[in-house]
Amino acid sequence: MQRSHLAAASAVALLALPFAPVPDFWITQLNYIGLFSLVVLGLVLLTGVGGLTSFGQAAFAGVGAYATGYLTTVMGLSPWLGLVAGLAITLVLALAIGALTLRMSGHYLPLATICWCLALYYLIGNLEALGKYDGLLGLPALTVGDFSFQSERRIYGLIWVAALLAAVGVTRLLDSRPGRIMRALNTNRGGGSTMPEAMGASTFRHKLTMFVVAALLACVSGWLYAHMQRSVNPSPFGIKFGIEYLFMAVLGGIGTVGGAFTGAALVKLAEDQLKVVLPLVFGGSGNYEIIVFGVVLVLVLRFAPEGLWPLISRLIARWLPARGSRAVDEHAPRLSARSHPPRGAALLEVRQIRKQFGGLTAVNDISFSIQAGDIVGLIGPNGAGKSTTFNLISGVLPLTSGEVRLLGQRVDGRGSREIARAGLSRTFQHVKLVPDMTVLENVALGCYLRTQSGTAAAMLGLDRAEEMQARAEALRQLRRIGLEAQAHELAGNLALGPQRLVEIARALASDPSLLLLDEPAAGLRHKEKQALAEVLKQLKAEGLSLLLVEHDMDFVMKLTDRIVVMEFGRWLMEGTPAEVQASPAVRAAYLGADDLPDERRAAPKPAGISSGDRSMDSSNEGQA
Ligand SMILES: Nc1ncnc2c1ncn2[C@@H]1O[C@H](COP(=O)(O)OP(=O)(O)OP(=O)(O)O)[C@@H](O)[C@H]1O
Repeated sequence: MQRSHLAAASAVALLALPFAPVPDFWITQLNYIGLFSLVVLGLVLLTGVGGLTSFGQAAFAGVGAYATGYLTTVMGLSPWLGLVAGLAITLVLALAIGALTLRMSGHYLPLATICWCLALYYLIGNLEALGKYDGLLGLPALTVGDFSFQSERRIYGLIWVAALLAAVGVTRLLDSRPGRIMRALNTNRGGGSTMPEAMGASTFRHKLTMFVVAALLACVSGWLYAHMQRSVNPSPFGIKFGIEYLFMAVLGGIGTVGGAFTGAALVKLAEDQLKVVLPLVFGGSGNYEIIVFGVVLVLVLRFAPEGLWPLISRLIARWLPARGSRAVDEHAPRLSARSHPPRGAALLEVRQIRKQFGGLTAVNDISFSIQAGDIVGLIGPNGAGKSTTFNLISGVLPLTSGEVRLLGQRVDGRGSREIARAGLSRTFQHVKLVPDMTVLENVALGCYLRTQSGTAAAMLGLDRAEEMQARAEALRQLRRIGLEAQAHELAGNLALGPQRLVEIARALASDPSLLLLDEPAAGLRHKEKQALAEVLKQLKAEGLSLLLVEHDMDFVMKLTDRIVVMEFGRWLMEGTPAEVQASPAVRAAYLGADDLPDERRAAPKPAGISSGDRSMDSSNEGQA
């Protein structure tokens, strides 16, 4: 038996429960747990995966409940129309609120979610048409044909089908094209927007999608709640519940689907017990359970910050094997490839590019070009402006002036997403892999622009054929760089050398016309550098065009056809490795020289560069 079988058996047992002679109280409790889980699943996606903290999910549940409440009691319409209306209003609201708040960072977003949760609560509590704080009474039971879900045992099936379908949908989403981007966004786990944008994905769009999906799940929960209670009032949709949902997610395991159910169950069951026990202990009535929850939350954050589900999951893993890594069908049809320019054709033209940071000119009218099939190195001492030039070409920074053309097309002024679309792919000086994704999944991220499936297709499982193609492509690229054997390992478990190779495979998966490598040898040990050099030599032999920013001279000298040297933001020279090596100006730039002008001699020698480690003399190979 595997874990997936256990999950399926648990789901069947759960759905069969109302047919067993269990007490009604159990059913009531499980109904609430199912309803809470629906909301918390949204938080798993939004907060756990995407790193976007929201205290406002209860308000979206309120929209679902009040939309159906108003349409069914005041207008006499069907509850199913109430669901459609609720989803439509939630969609519009989530798009509007998300567009306004999701560009905020740090503590501003959680504060904004508190604000709109409070605003919505007081709005529904003050509207005459919605019954003010008394709410609306007499909602009809849900019906399908002649079958009515009027009893708690009956609506139980509906609630749990919705919760389990949502769990399947979110699980599928996380294992898909948009899901990989969403998992790469979480700044709390070292992610961010730079890498996904460089892969061609709109990070804002993915954040908005997570926000909308989470809001729609909360809306469905509110709709079911309203027809279970047959009445609605504002109290379950206020900020207290917004905080409680977040508490459930954190307690259960905020980044995991299992955590949503664990957290919802624990909080609901504990709350009921504490409501009975605590007044006996403290005497008199009161909301003492809130105090206990506060203490428990602090303890969980201190001693099990990932929540309880990962602990439970590890226990289960002891006696049940984990799900095997999904097989990769290598015979899946290949993803579409772009047509690359013939060897020698103009590929990249950099004309007089300049970047000023206030009074500092970091890049001062630099020009150079790359033809298809060229391997060009960009070198210079620390602070010469190499990384800034790299960022100007790849669209991470806007130019102050100048022009960049890729395949004849002007790309300056465009963001890195559009430049990636035009055929440029890159790696990062500080490796940007998603550590809790497998090596294969990380490389599949690079296929983003070559695939199309969106969120709905992923949640419905309609993207599987394309996923197979993306995975097969990722495996091919891993084989190309010699890391096929590590395909199913977690990327975070690899050493720096293989991680840099995985970044190259990810960039190759986008089928680029030009590959930009940002200090690929930085921090690598001798053997890792050799392995990297072998891979780059092979790519060079395959005719790939490369621009390499690198400190390690030996590495650059042996790989490149031409080298552009920068110093103090200016173009110093361009030539073959031999010409650069022989140039006194370059030697002076790196090592200092007796005949340097006074102001240059006065400048501190760039850190880490000495004749012993970053020498221009290639006989020092392996010392760097
Ligand atoms: N965002 C920024 N704001 C202000 N100054 C910056 C910024 N980025 C870079 N600089 C400055 O621009 C100059 C060039 O920096 P850059 O990082 O491009 O050099 P580099 O050649 O890549 O150096 P290194 O080899 O140390 O990475 C430096 O003086 C740096 O301090």
